[in-house]
Amino acid sequence: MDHAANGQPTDGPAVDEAQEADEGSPVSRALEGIREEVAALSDGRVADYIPELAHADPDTFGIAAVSAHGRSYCVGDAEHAFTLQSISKPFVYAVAVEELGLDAVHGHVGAEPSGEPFNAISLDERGRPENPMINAGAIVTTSLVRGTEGRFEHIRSVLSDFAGRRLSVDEDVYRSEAETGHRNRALGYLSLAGGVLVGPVEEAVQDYFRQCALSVTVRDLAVMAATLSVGGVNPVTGRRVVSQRTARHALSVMASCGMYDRAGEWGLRVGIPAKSGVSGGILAAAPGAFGLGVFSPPLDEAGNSVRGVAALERLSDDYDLHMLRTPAEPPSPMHSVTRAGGTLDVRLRGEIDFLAAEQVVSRLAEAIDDARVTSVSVALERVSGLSDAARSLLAAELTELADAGVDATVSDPRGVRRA
Ligand SMILES: NC(=O)CC[C@H](N)C(=O)O
Repeated sequence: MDHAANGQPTDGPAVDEAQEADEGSPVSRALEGIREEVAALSDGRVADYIPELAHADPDTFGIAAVSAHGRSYCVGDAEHAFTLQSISKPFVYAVAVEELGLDAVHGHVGAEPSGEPFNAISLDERGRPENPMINAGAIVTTSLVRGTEGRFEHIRSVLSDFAGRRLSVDEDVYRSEAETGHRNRALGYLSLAGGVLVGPVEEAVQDYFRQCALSVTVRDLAVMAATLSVGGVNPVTGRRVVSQRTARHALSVMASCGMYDRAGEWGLRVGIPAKSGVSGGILAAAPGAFGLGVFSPPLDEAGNSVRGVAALERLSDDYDLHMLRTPAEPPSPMHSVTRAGGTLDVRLRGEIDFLAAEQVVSRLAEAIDDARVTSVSVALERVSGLSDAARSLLAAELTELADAGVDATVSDPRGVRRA
C-alpha cells in the first residue's frame, strides 16, 4: 500500500503506468500553463463545517485530464489524496439507476435544478428532494441502493470501477462528518416523512457519509469523469461499469444540477457536465472527449472551488470542450455512389448515426424518381457501426424502395444490420 502526499492510504497505483502520457507532451504543458495562471487566484475559504476538512492546505492545486482513449495527463499536486464529498453523488445516482431503473429512482427524487445551496431543505410538491445532486436528494438516492454485498460495499466497488482502482474511506473525515452532520440527518428524516427515503435514516446517512469520505486524487476524478464521457466504459481499464444510457443520465443531472445554485452560469461559461465537492474537488466530463479533475480547497460562496471553476472555464474555452459547441461536419457516410446500367451502387462507410442515415436515405430515395434506375445495391463492408435510429431509418427506406418497384440488395458481411 502506498501513501499519498497527506499520508492517506491510496491502495495501489491509480492507473496503469503504461497509460501515463509523457510529461513533456503539449497537453501537459497546456495544463501546466493554466495551472500557473489560475494559481495566482487567492480568494475563497476552505470548508470547515466538517472539522476535519479545515486542515486542508489551501495552496494544494492539481489538474488532471484523461482522454476518451485512456491517456492521462496530470500537473501540480496530482498524487494528493482528498475526499470525494459531493462528487460521489452522480456516481451513486448511476448505481441506483443501474439497479432500479430511471423511473423508479425518480419516484423518490426529482430532476430539477433547485437554484439553492447544496444543503438546502428543498422538497418538491410530491415530497421528493428537488434533484439527486443536493444533499437531501443524494441521501435518498443512497437509501435506494441495495447491492448483494451490502449497500456501502456495493457503492464502494462500483465507484472503484469508475476510478479503475480500489478506493478506500478516509476514516478521519468520515468520523468528523458522522459526529457533526446533523443537518444531513434532518434532511434524511424530512425525506422519510415525505415517504421517499427507504429504510432507517441513520443507515442511509452513515453510508452517505462514507461515500463522501472516499479518498481520491485528481487523476482518479479524471478517470471517473472519462468513464462517463465515453458512455460507461472505463477507458483506462477497458471495463464496462454502467450502461451507456445510465452514463448519459448521470451526465444529464450533472449538466443541469451539478453546480448547485451556479448551474446556469456554469452552463454558460463552462458547459461541461460537472460536480463539485466541499473538499475542493471538481470533476467534469466532456462527452466523447475528456474527463477532467481539479483540486484546490478554497471555495466560493456556492461551495465550488475557486481555482477549480477558473481552471475549468479556461479548459473549456481553450480546448473547445463546451457541450453545446457546433460539432465538426462529419465525413460523408457515402464512400462512393455510382450507376452501372440500371443499378445504383451505394457504398457506405464509417459510423452511421441518424444524421448520416438521413443523408443516405435521401440519396436512395432519388432512385425512385430516376427512371434509369431499376435496382439499388447498398454495400455495408466499410461500415463500422449503425446506430439503432440509423438502422430503422435504413430499413424503412428499403421498404419504400421495394414498394416503388425498385429492387434493393444489401451486402452486409460484417452483420452491422443485426448488431
Ligand atoms: N457539497 C458537498 O460536497 C457536501 C458534501 C458533504 N458531505 C455534506 O453532506 O455536507
